[in-house]
Amino acid sequence: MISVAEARSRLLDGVEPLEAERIAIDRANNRILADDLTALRTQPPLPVSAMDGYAVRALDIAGAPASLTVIGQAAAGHPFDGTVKQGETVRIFTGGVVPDGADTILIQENATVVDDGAITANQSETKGRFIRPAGLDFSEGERLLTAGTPLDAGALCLAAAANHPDVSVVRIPRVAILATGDELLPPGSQPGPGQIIASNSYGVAALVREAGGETTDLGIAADTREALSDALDRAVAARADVIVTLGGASVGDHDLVQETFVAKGMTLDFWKIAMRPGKPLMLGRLDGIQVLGLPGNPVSSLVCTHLFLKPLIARLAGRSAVELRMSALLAEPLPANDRREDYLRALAWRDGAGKLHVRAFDRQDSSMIRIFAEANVLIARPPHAPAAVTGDAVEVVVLKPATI
Ligand SMILES: Nc1nc2c(c(=O)[nH]1)N[C@H]1C(S)=C(S)[C@@H](COP(=O)(O)OP(=O)(O)OC[C@H]3O[C@@H](n4cnc5c(N)ncnc54)[C@H](O)[C@@H]3O)O[C@H]1N2
Ligand code: MOO
Repeated sequence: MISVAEARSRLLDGVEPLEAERIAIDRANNRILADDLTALRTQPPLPVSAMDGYAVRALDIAGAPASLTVIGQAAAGHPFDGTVKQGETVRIFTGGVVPDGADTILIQENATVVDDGAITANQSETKGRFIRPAGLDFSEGERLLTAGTPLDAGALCLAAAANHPDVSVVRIPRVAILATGDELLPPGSQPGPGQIIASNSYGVAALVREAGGETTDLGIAADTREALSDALDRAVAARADVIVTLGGASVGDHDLVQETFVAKGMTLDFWKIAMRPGKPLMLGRLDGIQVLGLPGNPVSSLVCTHLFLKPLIARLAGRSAVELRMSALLAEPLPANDRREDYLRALAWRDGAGKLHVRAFDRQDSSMIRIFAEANVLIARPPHAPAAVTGDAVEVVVLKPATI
């Protein structure tokens, strides 16, 4: 059995983001930029007013009160086509281009309209006040966003302002998920004796999507070579980047996944790791597709998804690591660990001083979905960790960041 660290590096080392594709920016929310994005224009393109008021020459109103003649107006999108000379002003609105000759904006609160063609400036103003110079935000040719940036609200707004109708983003990894086992039926079925409901696919798919992937549900394959072989063909036909199998990974007579896939050309990288839960984890490759065989026990499959599948999807999607680890103080002692790295379902909480405490659930059976659903962290126990007492610091993998 190899260590968790070795298994993770065999899975992740050398994995690069998938190729780029161009998509319209209105579909690009949460996607990852594949190439640096450069400004195609300057913003603002010319000096503009930041306020509603009057475009003036600062010198003209230095001895306010001062009378000025209004010679025209400049609204956003409608520049004034002329020059402001001594004693003149142009009515201007926020976003309007500052006319030639003017160097300052007098806000309308500080002016009195005398009649249609004249105002009184009631106070002086520093030269340049309320003018946004050309290029205040960015200039044509500047690099605005670097490859790898997630396209959030600010980034999308910036890309649009820089005049990009579409953007180059990393393709979303496609993950095909196959449940295996004669005992399994989809939710909503009437199970017969010994039958149970296939649940793992739903949790695994949710985590894949959280990590930036999209999923194809290949359904449930019976424990036969034919069914497994057919499912593998369908995964390949769906052009999956990653195939995830659930169950059939152990040593029982009905655990046929590995054997069937190898017979169809899969190269086995590893099978079995020193981890609890998750011992029978398998990694293989078939025509450039990563094949990850997760154990059937629901908690094992979800823990393996957190530790292996999510980081793989994040790499392929060009996203930075999604795993959050921190230190917490034990609220109850833990026994010494054996040679398998242990991931204990646990609840963590903060005390009044902000310190994080954690308590492992008493029952750690890897079939217990209900306890996994309640847990907000996993306590990571290294192989051969000695017994730990209350107050000892342990490392936790955060499952529900919003609860910590
Ligand atoms: N003799 C040994 N037996 C087992 C070993 C071992 O080393 N020697 N390892 C145990 C460990 S650890 C695990 S984990 C399990 C994993 O075995 P498989 O991956 O082959 O899983 P299955 O046998 O197919 O299923 C295990 C369990 O989980 C249920 N299951 C399977 N798929 C689903 C699903 N999609 N949704 C819900 N539940 C599922 C299945 O009914 C079984 O109860 O092997 C141990 N045995
Ligand atoms: O490794 Mo199994 O996943 O312990 O239950």
